Amino acid sequence: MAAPTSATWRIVLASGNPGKLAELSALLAPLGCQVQAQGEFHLAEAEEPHPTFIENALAKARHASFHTGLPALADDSGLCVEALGGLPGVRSARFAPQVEGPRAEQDAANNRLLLQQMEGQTLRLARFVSIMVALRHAADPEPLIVRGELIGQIGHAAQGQGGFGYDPLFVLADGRTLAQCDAQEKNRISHRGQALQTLLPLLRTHWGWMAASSERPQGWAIPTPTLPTSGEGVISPPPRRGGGRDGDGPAFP
Ligand SMILES: O=P(O)(O)OP(=O)(O)OP(=O)(O)OC[C@H]1O[C@@H](n2cnc3c(O)ncnc32)[C@H](O)[C@@H]1O
Ligand SMILES: [Mg+2]
Repeated sequence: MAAPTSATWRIVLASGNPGKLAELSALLAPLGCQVQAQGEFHLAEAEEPHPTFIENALAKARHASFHTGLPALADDSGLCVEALGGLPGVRSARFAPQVEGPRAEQDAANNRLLLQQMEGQTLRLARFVSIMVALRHAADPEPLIVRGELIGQIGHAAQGQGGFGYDPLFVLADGRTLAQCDAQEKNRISHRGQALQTLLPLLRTHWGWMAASSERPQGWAIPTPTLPTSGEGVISPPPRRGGGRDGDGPAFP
């Protein structure tokens, strides 16, 4: 049977956030797979009721995979501010009371509330966190789960036009905000970029997906796991006893 080519791989992005979708599509481009946003399938957004990023990311990926029948990738992310005990955290998208209208207005309201809560704070340390989950199908018992983070400071006023969400308030070590970086630079350093750089090799080793060599950016290396073939450390399957099938539990003599 012919080996699958990258063109035969499809993945649905379990997000309704256009900023995230643009970043994820660019980050996945080296794989050469077909990337589709859940909106193309007219999917309603998944509920995100959980107190942790990982549970929400799983819920989003499972929802998208269940309704499309495709492998799915979800990111649950947020801003964790030290002086606010980790808030807005999993509530980052809905920090301020809900604003009707374009997403940018909700982002602006969230930023205003954050600035208000940070008034008088000298400790302005913050982290962007991304937990990413990839599922082969909705009942996949082995989700690939990775994380990425970016450390910075909360500024005193919004600066920059790029990115989305809290980017205009998130100040990097060089004094610029994330909204003052171009898209490529943000993807290179961001929590989402870091998570995806960890995920790409796992897609290869666990799912058999790999980038076409001509499409790999320079210096982009995929580690190949080496397993011992003889001698110490070789793991042999246990001898089969009885007629149990995989997944049926232990088979007794
Ligand atoms: O759930 P989906 O549909 O993916 O879209 P969302 O925007 O609701 O995404 P999350 O539930 O993961 O919430 C993440 C929020 O955290 C903030 N956030 C996450 N990553 C960010 C980034 O790179 N730059 C700025 N803000 C970010 C922003 O407010 C997001 O709306
Ligand atoms: Mg969300």
